[in-house]
Amino acid sequence: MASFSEVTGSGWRPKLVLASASPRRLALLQQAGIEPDALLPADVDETPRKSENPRELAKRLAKEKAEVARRAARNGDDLREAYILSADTVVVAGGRILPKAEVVDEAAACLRLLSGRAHRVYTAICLVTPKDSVRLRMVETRVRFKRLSKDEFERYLASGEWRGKAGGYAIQGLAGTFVVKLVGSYSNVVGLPLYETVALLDGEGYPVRFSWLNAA
Ligand SMILES: Cc1cn([C@H]2C[C@H](O)[C@@H](COP(=O)(O)OP(=O)(O)OP(=O)(O)O)O2)c(=O)[nH]c1=O
Repeated sequence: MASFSEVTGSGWRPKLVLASASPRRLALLQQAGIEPDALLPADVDETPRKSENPRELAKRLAKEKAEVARRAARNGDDLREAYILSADTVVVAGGRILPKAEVVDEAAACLRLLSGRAHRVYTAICLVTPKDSVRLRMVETRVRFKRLSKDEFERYLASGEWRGKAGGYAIQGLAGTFVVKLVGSYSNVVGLPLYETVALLDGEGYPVRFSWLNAA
């Protein structure tokens, strides 16, 4: 690991891998002024285990994604000492873990459970440090949707915005108009809680603020 003066003096900084295929996660990280050096998406089986609760599921999957990316990164020379960041988002409504909607029937079932009530969104973030310490954080946001009219329901399904999204909606799109109340982190719902991600990176020695300076 480089010293503080090496980081400031030469412009050198440790590398960062985002273990994700989600364009939203990349955009959120960039919004925080942080540009990952590599994207290493990790394809893991996201099926919940029997009697696994949503928090445990999100944490396990974030950790598995980071571990897959860590193995790939440590194999080459370039990313051997990189930080690895991953996340997993789980939506829970009516005591049920909602699927990541891939087909319209799944999205319709999700919307029925979300309409007119509150639900919870959990995102776990996992950071593997250059010394291979594994750090996990869990963030919870509560969201209340309006009661959806038949028209809203059908138009939303026709929009296709639900595809590949946990809980069958994307708050950053049309479904933003369904939100009556949100308690907690908005970016957490989109897939990467900004405050907690920056705090975690910062706390583990990743030079978050130097990314801003370098970008200027
Ligand atoms: C609830 C919600 C989820 N989502 C997205 C965030 C995540 O991309 C996705 C949840 O699925 P995840 O399995 O957490 O992530 P992913 O498979 O899309 O990407 P990765 O490669 O990082 O594993 O749903 C939104 O974009 N908006 C929302 O409002």
